[in-house]
Amino acid sequence: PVSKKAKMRDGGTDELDVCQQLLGELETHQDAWPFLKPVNPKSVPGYKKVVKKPMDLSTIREKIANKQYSCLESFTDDVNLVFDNCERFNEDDSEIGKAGHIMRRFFNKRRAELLK
Ligand SMILES: Cc1nnc(-c2cnn(C)c2N)n1CCCn1ccnc1
Repeated sequence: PVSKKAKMRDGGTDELDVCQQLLGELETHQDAWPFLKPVNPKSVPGYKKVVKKPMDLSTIREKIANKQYSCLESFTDDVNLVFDNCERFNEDDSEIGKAGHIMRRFFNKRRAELLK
């Protein structure tokens, strides 16, 4: 019988294809600049204490390359972690805070569109 993977790849859009597509769109978004690279805790007082699980788009890119996401859900958890960390550390009306809200709304919209 055709393996699940093989059937999945022929028929529906493979979940990991959706992750790659979404990550590409996040990385190239004009408001992605705060999230492209890990926050350097040495240069940002308080960050290490406040943000327990740092995450950024380059780390997510690496995790995809290392096949560390089993499904769209685990990928989504890390993307949400980026924006949850941002909300914890930044005022909503700050430049970085505003970028986080814009990027989260964009992600949720595109994810829904790609899953239709
Ligand atoms: C993401 C993220 N959340 N907070 C920060 C940050 C870094 N420094 N300060 C004072 C913050 N509130 N970041 C990283 C933003 C990275 N960045 C800043 C300018 N260009 C990139």
